[in-house]
Amino acid sequence: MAESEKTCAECNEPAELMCSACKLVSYCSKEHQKEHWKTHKSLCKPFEIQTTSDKGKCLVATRDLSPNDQIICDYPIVFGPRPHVVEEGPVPCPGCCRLIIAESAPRCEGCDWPVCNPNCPGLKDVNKHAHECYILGLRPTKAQKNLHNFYRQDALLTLRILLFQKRNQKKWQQILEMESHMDKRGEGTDTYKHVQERIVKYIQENFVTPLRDIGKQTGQELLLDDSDETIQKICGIIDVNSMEINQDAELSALYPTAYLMEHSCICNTYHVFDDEDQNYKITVRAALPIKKGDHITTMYTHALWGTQARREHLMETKYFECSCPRCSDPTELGTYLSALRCLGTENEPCGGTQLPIDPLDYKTEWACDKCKVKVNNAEVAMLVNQIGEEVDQIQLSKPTVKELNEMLKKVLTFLHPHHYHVYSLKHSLVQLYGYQQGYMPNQISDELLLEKAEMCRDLLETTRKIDPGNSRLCLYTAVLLHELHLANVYYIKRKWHTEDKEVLARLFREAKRSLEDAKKVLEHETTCAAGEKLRHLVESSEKDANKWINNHSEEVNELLEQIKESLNV
Ligand SMILES: C[S@@+](CC[C@H](N)C(=O)[O-])C[C@H]1O[C@@H](n2cnc3c(N)ncnc32)[C@H](O)[C@@H]1O
Repeated sequence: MAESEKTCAECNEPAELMCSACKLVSYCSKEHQKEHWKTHKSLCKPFEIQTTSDKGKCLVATRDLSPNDQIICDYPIVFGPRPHVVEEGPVPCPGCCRLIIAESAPRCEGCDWPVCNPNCPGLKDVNKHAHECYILGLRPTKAQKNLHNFYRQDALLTLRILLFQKRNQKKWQQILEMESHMDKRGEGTDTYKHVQERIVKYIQENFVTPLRDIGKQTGQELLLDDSDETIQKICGIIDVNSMEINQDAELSALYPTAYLMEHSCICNTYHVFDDEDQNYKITVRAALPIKKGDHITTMYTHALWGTQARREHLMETKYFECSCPRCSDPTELGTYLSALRCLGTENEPCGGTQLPIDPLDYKTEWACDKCKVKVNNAEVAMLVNQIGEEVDQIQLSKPTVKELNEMLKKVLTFLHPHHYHVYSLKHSLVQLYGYQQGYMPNQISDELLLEKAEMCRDLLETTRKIDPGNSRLCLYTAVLLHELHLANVYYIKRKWHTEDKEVLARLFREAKRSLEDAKKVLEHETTCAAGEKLRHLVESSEKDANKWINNHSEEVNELLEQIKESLNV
């Protein structure tokens, strides 16, 4: 339809505004758009729910979508402290989920649970602690010792959901409709036993029993169904469907539509959560172009793990076998993130690369692309896990450049230079060159500066292949872009009068583009503290670079002008 032909969906007058979500309906004014929303709301969605035999319910695009188009905007049905077991260290406040030290924290005036502050607004909020406070306060004893065991914050979300039975039938039904996978985590499984010990017994003994007694006395039942099976099912639903929100608090939330997004290790959406003031609204947008009929996907696991680790994690936590394009490809989309070096025969490396013959088969053999050597999957898994433990250990120990380089040398005997454990070490290394004593900008050698830049380029290439829409690895990517910028800038400043002009100009352009790209990538990461910190660093580097350019503006322009032709710009 031509621009001039568009008419307002509310009054049929000529219209210039358009619904930004579906881009299908026009309006003459904001007021009429608002009026029409009551009708348009249910039609505006760019997807429909379909059911497939292998994935269950999923979302399928009903029209073509471009990157950044909005797909879902959802408020949580329920949210609460992340239900993971905390045996020591900080725990979440039941009012706001911010982490506190239970032993020294003040207590809630209603239930005596450790809180951030007795005046925390969440304690009086019916969507947060207010409703459960009465039930948590039913225990006659209060604890001064063993607080982690007495006040189990990992049971709070389950309790919050149980209490919807009488409070909010619609929410209760919405939650019960979600997949719990009780067929795979039922009686007899380790998960069932763990949940029974940790959550079910705890809730039954401390809160359900006193509630039943009160119900008998008053004739008012708060819980219509308080069976072990129902509590187990709720725990399953939380594990399978909840989304993690990591702001200054650690929460889990169930969303009415977003939970329907299926998993893909190369997903086509990204999402952001609003903060506490906006009740943790989620907005899901297209990260890549999505065609009508494409499934709308997100990522349930860690994008930087190799196929075997991702698939095991998905099986353990979400109970399905992923067979996405990345999992199905032995090279993982040409990244070689799981590849090993072939050790050849009699420890004489042949220079080849070992890849799984069928990455979707847990018993696959690994074959070399150069010699005849084959290795079985169990051996590979053992080696990779052992290296993974050593890499994790060194990462946690605030390593020096020397220690990281030694580890890198060691693991490169067994792993392909693009293996994900190598990625992890190199990603840390590029953040130490230029920062650690002995490697400060005025100390680091020319060779190491060039090496740092090369490592950044190499890691960026891998990251782009597995996260082309910057859905999951924005922070990793932004760090690499920023470090590439810095490496180039240090080199340019140092070599301004001696290096070949064309080399300088190329580095200059790359440095500029890296910073612009870093800013763009960080637009996807709006609510986490690490993203905010990185944004400040990028802005500060931009100011420094501009200051230097202003002081050398004539020479810089002359340099860029001089080699314009050879750069084809
Ligand atoms: C958060 S729920 C998604 C909604 C779910 N499909 C339903 O019917 O309610 C996650 C579950 O969906 C299924 N699922 C999601 N992505 C899948 C995939 N790529 N392959 C197979 N099953 C998948 C698994 O059963 C998984 O435990």
